[in-house]
Amino acid sequence: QQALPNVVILATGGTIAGAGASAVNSATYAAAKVGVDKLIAGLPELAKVANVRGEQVFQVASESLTNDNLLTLAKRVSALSKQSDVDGIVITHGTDTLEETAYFLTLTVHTNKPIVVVGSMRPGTALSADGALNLYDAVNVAGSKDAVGKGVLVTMGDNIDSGRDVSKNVNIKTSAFSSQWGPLGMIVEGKNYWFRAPVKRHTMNSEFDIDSINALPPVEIAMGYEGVSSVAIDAIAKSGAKALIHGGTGNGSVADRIVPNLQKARTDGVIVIRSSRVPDGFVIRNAEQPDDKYDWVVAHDLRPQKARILAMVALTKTSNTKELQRIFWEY
Ligand SMILES: NC(=O)CC[C@H](N)C(=O)O
Repeated sequence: QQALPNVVILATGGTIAGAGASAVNSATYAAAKVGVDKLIAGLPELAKVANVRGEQVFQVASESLTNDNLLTLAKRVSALSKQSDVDGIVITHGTDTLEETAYFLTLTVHTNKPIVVVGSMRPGTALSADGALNLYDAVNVAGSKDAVGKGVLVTMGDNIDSGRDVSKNVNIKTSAFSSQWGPLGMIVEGKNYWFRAPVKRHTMNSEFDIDSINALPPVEIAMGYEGVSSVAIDAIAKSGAKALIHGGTGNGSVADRIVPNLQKARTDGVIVIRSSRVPDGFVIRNAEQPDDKYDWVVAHDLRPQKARILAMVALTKTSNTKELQRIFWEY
């Protein structure tokens, strides 16, 4: 229909495409089973709000996605966003790593058009399945003029969150996703209600562009914990990783006995990025550890898995630690 926006759904798998043996299976089921055409056919309400077509990009559970998958998906999103017959793009995705893909697209796809990443916590076969409404919301937001220029968005549980900020904070429950800085808005009965806009650089204002990124460098994560040893850090430093994210305790603190190992990794050429295992809050430069002296970078408010995404993207352009720190403040 001419008056309706054109929205493309790129399907990648996850629980939103899952199926269980019975309606009471809310946790025991197979993810990534239902094809995108069946998902669209099962939700006739979509046709009333957008001209929708689907593409099956992958059919996997999101914990198994690879860097190559990220590149393939982002390049497809970028190509579609340049088509005049596409107004918005929805990506259906498993929820386990949805926050990472959403952030990767935020950093690398140059478009003003709405990109919405969506999943579900229960398969469509379950009682009180949440996928249908989440997908309906995603298509509505992707086709909305008022979502233009707001970057990559996530529609889960009636909220519209920023793809940069949002994380899976609860498992099992449908209230799984939230952002420490709050959602950007809500969507109710197909209408968007906005309350804030992202201030970090994204999409059109990003210095990174997926059209010129063809490989991502290896970046690994080591956790901090009481009793931590240097086993993981030493293995990562020797692995050929270009950067090591330290998911430290508290304010990104580092056990004194492993500081020399991280210093050695840095002298050997590995970028050391100090993040925190604490979900909210942020890491302050030169607090806890003398980052200037050690030539380390701090991850700002990014959790280890989000810091890894930004590090991979940033390292495609620079391995200068001053530049990397600027990038971590700005994105
Ligand atoms: N709720 C989900 O989507 C989780 C299913 C699966 N582990 C995935 O991330 O794809």
